Amino acid sequence: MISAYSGSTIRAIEEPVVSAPDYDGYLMQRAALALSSSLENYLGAKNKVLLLAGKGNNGADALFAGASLAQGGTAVDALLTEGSAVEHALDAFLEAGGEVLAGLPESLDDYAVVVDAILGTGSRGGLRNTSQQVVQSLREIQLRGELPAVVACDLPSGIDADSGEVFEPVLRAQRTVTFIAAKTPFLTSAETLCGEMVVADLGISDLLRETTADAVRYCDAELVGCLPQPGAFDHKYTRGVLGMICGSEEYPGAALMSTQAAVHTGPGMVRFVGTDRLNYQIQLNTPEAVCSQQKPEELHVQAWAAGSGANPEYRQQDLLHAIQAKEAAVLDAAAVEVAGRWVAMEAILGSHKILTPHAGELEGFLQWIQVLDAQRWEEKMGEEKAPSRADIEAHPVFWARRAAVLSGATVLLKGATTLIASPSGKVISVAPGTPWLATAGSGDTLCGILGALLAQYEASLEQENSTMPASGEEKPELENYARIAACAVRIHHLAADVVHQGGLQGPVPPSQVVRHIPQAVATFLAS
Ligand SMILES: NC(=O)C1=CN([C@@H]2O[C@H](COP(=O)(O)OP(=O)(O)OC[C@H]3O[C@@H](n4cnc5c(N)ncnc54)[C@H](OP(=O)(O)O)[C@@H]3O)[C@@H](O)[C@H]2O)[C@@H](O)CC1
Ligand SMILES: [K+]
Repeated sequence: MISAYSGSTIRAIEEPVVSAPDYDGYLMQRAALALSSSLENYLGAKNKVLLLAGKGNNGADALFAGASLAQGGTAVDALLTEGSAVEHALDAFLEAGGEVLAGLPESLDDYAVVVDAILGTGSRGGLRNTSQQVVQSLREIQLRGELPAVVACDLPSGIDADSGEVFEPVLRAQRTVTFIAAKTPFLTSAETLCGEMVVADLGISDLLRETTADAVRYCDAELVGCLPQPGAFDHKYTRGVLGMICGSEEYPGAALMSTQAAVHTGPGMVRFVGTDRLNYQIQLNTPEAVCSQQKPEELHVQAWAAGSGANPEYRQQDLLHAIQAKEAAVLDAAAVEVAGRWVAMEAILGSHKILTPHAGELEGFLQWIQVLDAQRWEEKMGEEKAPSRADIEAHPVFWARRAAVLSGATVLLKGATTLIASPSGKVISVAPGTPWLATAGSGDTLCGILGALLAQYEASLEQENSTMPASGEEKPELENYARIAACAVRIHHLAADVVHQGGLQGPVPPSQVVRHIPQAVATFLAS
């Protein structure tokens, strides 16, 4: 498991250490050592390093690392992007034979690696002045593919260490050497700018023992335990029955994709509730699904998957059923909006209801609550205004967590990095899948996979312990629903990886991805 903490949390942990009367600067020396050892991996025929050093301690780390490399015979140049540097670090650098440049060199061909040490945990907002100009020029060179490898010191400069907000220009790093612990941006979509993460704990990460992480990431082996697997005496009703309220005559594709994804994820049965025409198409496409035109309340299911491609005008009542019923539910697309209005008027959803918005849909969801239930909003959010889509994208961990706490639901916020917040406040991050997955239909596929896992989980709870509280009452393990959502995202990504099995990247149309879900589930279960 990776645990990530905000830059402010790390600073608060460091503070008593560095302000102790007998502190001798050992943390920075350890940081510099970790950075210089990492840089050595890039040296070979080219034995020259360019440091971009800011005026704070982030720059000082790099100057000390540069001093150590220079002592070992590497040519090290430093550009002081703000025109100054921490004095004793600069002295050590110059004494070791490092050179300070007056401006960006004409050619970067001789450098093996560029070190981005302009800003670390002390940054506020985007780069300013000359630092911004330097990074802008280098970013243009990087976009042309002509920049040497970039190693970021602590985190790439221009990314907010608390939220992961990205203030362009930011140099894309091949590697980030980070100190004490992973910072929050490593578990948000900003991670795509950080490259490989190397954590140097500087010997004080124990101080974080009592501190709750801002977000965590599990490996598959840590997640797989929450998924039930069929036993010899199981039958279709004990394996989980999923009810689906997805698609519409305008968007039949959403129904076809989500239903096939659900069937391929292995529940006991998928009941699809649609119109005559939609049901006919489902039967042709996925004969395993059991179609019906009954009202959702007449059907016995363990979980619902609702909203993908559904028309909220015609299916309002059906969607409301999935939202209000005691059964667990994935609430996607149209169901997120209906859920927003319902939460604003009525009550708390419960962690067994999993909302799956992207940032724009979460904006709408939160606006309904702020407008219709101003009192609850004020109680939980104080002065905070309802966020725009851009605010949510800039502070995704914060807003996913707030939405879960406000609504009582589990919230799966889609993005390059998916974040899943439990109403307990815990946030799980799932590493990005292939960027080729960002196409229409991907959300429908995920909705089907997650619905099927939920139905299986609910059925297993019924089997395991018939004395357990009925669905809808307080669940024994609030956070299990967030873990199950994380499993669904992983299975989705693994299915796309099967399409890419030859090793080459290329399109992964959802109708191909759904076919590979059985193999992805098997791979996941074997982890
Ligand atoms: N504490 C420790 O002992 C340890 C710390 N360690 C290292 O120190 C780093 C934190 O160092 P730090 O606190 O000096 O902050 P840092 O990130 O270098 O930047 C602050 C400077 O930048 C400036 N500045 C701010 N925003 C800006 C902007 N947008 N654009 C331009 N400039 C901006 C700001 O100036 P000001 O705004 O105040 O004028 C200030 O001068 C941490 O990430 C890790 O690498 C490790 O060695 C382990 C031990
Ligand atoms: K940096």
